[in-house]
Amino acid sequence: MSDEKLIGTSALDATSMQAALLLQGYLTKPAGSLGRLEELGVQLAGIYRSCPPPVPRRPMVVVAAGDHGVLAEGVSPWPQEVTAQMIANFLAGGAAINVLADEVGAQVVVVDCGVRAVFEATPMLHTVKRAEVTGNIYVEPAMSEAVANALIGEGRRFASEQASLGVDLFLTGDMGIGNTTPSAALIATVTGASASRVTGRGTGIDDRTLAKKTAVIEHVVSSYRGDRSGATELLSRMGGFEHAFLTGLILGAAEANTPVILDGVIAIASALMASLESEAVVGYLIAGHRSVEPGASIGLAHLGLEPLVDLGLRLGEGTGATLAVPMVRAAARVLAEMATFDSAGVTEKS
Ligand SMILES: O=C(O)c1ccc[n+]([C@@H]2O[C@H](COP(=O)([O-])O)[C@@H](O)[C@H]2O)c1
Ligand SMILES: Cc1cc2nc[nH]c2cc1C
Repeated sequence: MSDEKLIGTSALDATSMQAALLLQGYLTKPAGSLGRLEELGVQLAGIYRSCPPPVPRRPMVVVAAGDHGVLAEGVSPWPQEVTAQMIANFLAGGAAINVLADEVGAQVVVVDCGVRAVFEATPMLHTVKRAEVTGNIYVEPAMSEAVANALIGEGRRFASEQASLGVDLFLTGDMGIGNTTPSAALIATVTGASASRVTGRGTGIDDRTLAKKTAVIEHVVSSYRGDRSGATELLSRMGGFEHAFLTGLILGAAEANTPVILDGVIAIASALMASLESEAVVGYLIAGHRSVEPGASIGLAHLGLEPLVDLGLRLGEGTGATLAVPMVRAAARVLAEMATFDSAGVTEKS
């Protein structure tokens, strides 16, 4: 694991969850009629250790970016430099994530986890780079275990610092041309699903590229002889720098009793890594949306998570996670603001 001692993730607070469950029954609605919003409210009470839970007002999208050596195998039609160019676009405010984050009042931070470019320092950019590109996982490890651990540690520290500065909801975002390949490999290795089931079209690849990508993932997964239950070893063999950072971010957020809305397949692969380190972390996760990438659904099922939104998105950046923010806020507000049968003088069912 990472270079510091784990504080450890606590289980969700059972007392607050019990109180929220009871309260849902007193509010002026037939029991269960707000469906999954009710479950989400109970989960938030457990995470924030309070009933009603606070309404998250300071969400942050953490767009973790990295470059990928496996691009040399022809797994994506886009050139590596698009990762750096999109970072410049994020910093200039022109990407989809800037628009959608603004829509829900979320701050965007870009993290250079290992991109082949130099960026001018700005308050929106956080740099944790140890190398400019991962090894080509078809033929070599992605990174050393020391680098994987260092990036996990950076993610944990970042979440802890931001939570202490008032961030009350984290959203995972990512940018990295080629990163659906390591995501699929990680998901296949942990869940046992075949390469053909987890491999998808990423940014939108043709049938020939899909066949090549599937073969690369199949080779990476089948040649892995290491521990399938240790995040560091898995990340070092077949991960991306952004996966390592997001793994730490998720662990750090849970340690700070702060929920995390997951975006797509990159976030889900990272959440699987975090869950290997701490099973309790899963209680802090909210699946924002169902990405088109097939590995995303396989990873979510393995984690036991059901996404809130399903709009056919496959962009990444954190876009799908932002769409779930109004639902998370709504779930907390219901518990805080609805009248009870008693207070509103509404007769309960006989
Ligand atoms: O979030 C997802 O599920 C997702 C699905 C497909 C593509 N992406 C994004 O597209 C890039 C990776 O796609 P690819 O085809 O180059 O592996 C990377 O920048 C991701 O953010 C993201
Ligand atoms: C243009 C572009 C934008 C992206 N955003 C996340 N992944 C991306 C991949 C591409 C190619």
